[in-house]
Amino acid sequence: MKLQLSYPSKKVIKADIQITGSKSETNRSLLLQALFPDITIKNPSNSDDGSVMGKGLKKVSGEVDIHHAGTAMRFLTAYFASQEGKAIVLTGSERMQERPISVLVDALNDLGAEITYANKEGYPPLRINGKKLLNKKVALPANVSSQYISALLLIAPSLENGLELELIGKITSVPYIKMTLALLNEIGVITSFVGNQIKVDPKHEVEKTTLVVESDWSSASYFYSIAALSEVGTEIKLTSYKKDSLQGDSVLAEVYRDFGVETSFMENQITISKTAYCQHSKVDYDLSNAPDIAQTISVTCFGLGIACYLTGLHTLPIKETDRLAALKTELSKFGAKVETDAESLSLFSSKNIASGVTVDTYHDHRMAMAFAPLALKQSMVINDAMVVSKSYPDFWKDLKKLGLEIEEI
Ligand SMILES: O=C(O)C1=C[C@@H](OP(=O)(O)O)[C@@H](O)[C@H](O)C1
Ligand SMILES: C=C(OP(=O)(O)O)C(=O)O
Repeated sequence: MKLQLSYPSKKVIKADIQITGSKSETNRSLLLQALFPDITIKNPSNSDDGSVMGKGLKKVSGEVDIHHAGTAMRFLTAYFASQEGKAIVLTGSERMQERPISVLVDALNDLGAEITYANKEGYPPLRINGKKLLNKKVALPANVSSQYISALLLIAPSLENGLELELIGKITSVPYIKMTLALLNEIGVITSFVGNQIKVDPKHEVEKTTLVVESDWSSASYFYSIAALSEVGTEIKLTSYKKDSLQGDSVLAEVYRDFGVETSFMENQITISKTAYCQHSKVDYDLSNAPDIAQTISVTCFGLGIACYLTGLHTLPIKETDRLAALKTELSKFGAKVETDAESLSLFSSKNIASGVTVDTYHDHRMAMAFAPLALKQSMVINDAMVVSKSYPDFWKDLKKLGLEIEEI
């Protein structure tokens, strides 16, 4: 589906938006619930990724297809590997079959698992024969994706001897690892994370616990971008958020202050307000702890006409698409000058935003959502717009509430 976006009214925005739970927290909680049925989950994500995870966990044999969901692919690999008697072929979309998984497969096989590649060495689909994993210690590279580490940690309490991980190299996306440990702690599992060593104690029963999922901060990023590109006076209220978030993307509140956007926390709601026009001509951020907001921030900077230098982007080439390449191509269509290398993006300042652009989305929800706020400055078309359902199915409906005109063409 192609959508034409425009913003004819140019008014100050006032809106109230309810976003569902973080997909990262949801997919972790679902796996923990499968291991420990006394867990109840509140405010789960309504995303496609959450739904494939929930469905996948119920299978005991045959094929499980997780489509584009990275967390589901990695978390279910660990789950099925540790489930004695379950025989599964775990597969995903064409793109998922290009996203590497050998770091996780090697670690699990070292722990005693029986996983083989059904097709191409190092990539899904995987043949998994569930077994009791008795080994306790494993070392694995930590600079490719934190999801491999979270996958191992999530099954750790259910292993007879617990788990001791040694992380090799620079640890990437650290807040996601801490989120996993915090959820384990919430259900009473004892963990420690010191230097490059993580330990998780075994736990064979969990008392009745309700995990309340905070709403998704990565989804909130698009409203931060809209606020930044709007007039002073804009106020967007988002529910349900909290100050002491487990999500690393909550750093948005700090980052967007640079663009004149303030955040206030009241009970379970945040208000994001455009209080001043951006005074910077260039910003730089290391996003190795928050890779999913790189697209949002680069488009915001382009819309504001300011330069940015983003580093820590080494994981972007193996996400839903090669996000560094996709950003460069799509921003350039609007007239931006962008340079990228293996781990950074430089955007040069430019005041003109080309009209009549059609944004390609490359099966990447964040390409569609990150570019949409630019409609406040210039009308555009978004190709394959329903790609947003991977993390935020209600995105276009919510955007209409802000006064954007969205038409199917
Ligand atoms: O653990 C998670 O829930 C996630 C970890 C991050 O991946 P990497 O660790 O591969 O950067 C992030 O990009 C992804 O959207 C969700
Ligand atoms: C990278 C993402 O997801 P995943 O790796 O779980 O597919 C994302 O949602 O931006």
